[in-house]
Amino acid sequence: MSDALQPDARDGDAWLILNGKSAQLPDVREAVGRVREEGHHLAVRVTWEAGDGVRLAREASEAGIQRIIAGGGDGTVNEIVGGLMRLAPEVRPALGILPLGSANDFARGLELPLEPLEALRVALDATSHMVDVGSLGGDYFINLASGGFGAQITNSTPAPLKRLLGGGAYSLMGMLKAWNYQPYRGCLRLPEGERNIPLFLLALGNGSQAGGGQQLAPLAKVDDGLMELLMVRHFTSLREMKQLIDELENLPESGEFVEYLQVPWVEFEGEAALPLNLDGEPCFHKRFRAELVPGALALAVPASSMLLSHGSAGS
Ligand SMILES: Nc1ncnc2c1ncn2[C@@H]1O[C@H](COP(=O)(O)OP(=O)(O)OP(=O)(O)O)[C@@H](O)[C@H]1O
Ligand SMILES: [Mg+2]
Repeated sequence: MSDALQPDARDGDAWLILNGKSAQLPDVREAVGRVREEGHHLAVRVTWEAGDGVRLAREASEAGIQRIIAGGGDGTVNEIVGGLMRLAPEVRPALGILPLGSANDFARGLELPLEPLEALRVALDATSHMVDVGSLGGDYFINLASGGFGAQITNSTPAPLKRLLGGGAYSLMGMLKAWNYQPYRGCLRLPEGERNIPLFLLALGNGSQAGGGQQLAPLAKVDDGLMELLMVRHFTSLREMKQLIDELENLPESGEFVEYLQVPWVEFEGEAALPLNLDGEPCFHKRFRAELVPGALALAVPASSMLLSHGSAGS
């Protein structure tokens, strides 16, 4: 380590990497002040634009910081996880989360407190657990990757469109017709075999929920080395769509439209680029392999979290 990168006495033990959008929130300022009064040496770094989270995660590691806290929404967490995954495991700081986004799907899935002071205390004090991180086409996700219909819908999608999508089968069917929606054709390879089905959507869950509280992978655990794979086959009539919606309630292992499996990896080869969404960040891939990096990251999370394998036992 060069002298210039030795931890600065003022820098303390942990860095809060805060999305600049939230830098002046009075609750956040107050929470940082309180935990410092309580004895934590917490330094704050603020992002200005995309890419800063990656750079700051690396700088934290170079400065010998053991724990960093991602202050922002799912996108900030995703970017910082990507930065951490690009570091060697032995110099990878642990991660805590201060949820400050509009959806905070990962934090909600983990049952983290959403109030800034409580969240910051957990992020600083909770014992870290080794959790899996998903990789897909050279990028990373810690919560959920989705593909196909809806994957380009993010938190910046106008609210009326999101309301329409949440408006039930009739409005969705009408909208799909109006848009001349076409299924996503391609081949999915899994450890147990291939599927050549026209896809409506695909979800890969390390965490359980996305899109502002939609439970796409309700059985997910972040530390079991497996991804939840939800495949939803293309449908062509209102009757079929109703069947599909019924199946989504129960998530059968092999329904007519829905298959819900747990897999360590999956590969996709499409006829055209598949719209994807990694922890809320949109991208496209015509072919990809998605897999988990088991136990890749130390995550500060209460031992009681339902996303931990032993969480339900209340350990
Ligand atoms: N100072 C900043 N102002 C605006 N955008 C920023 C700033 N710093 C980083 N960003 C961008 O914001 C992205 C992450 O946004 P994030 O997801 O945390 O917020 P959000 O979308 O409001 O939250 P959520 O997704 O939970 O609704 C980063 O990947 C980066 O591109
Ligand atoms: Mg976001």
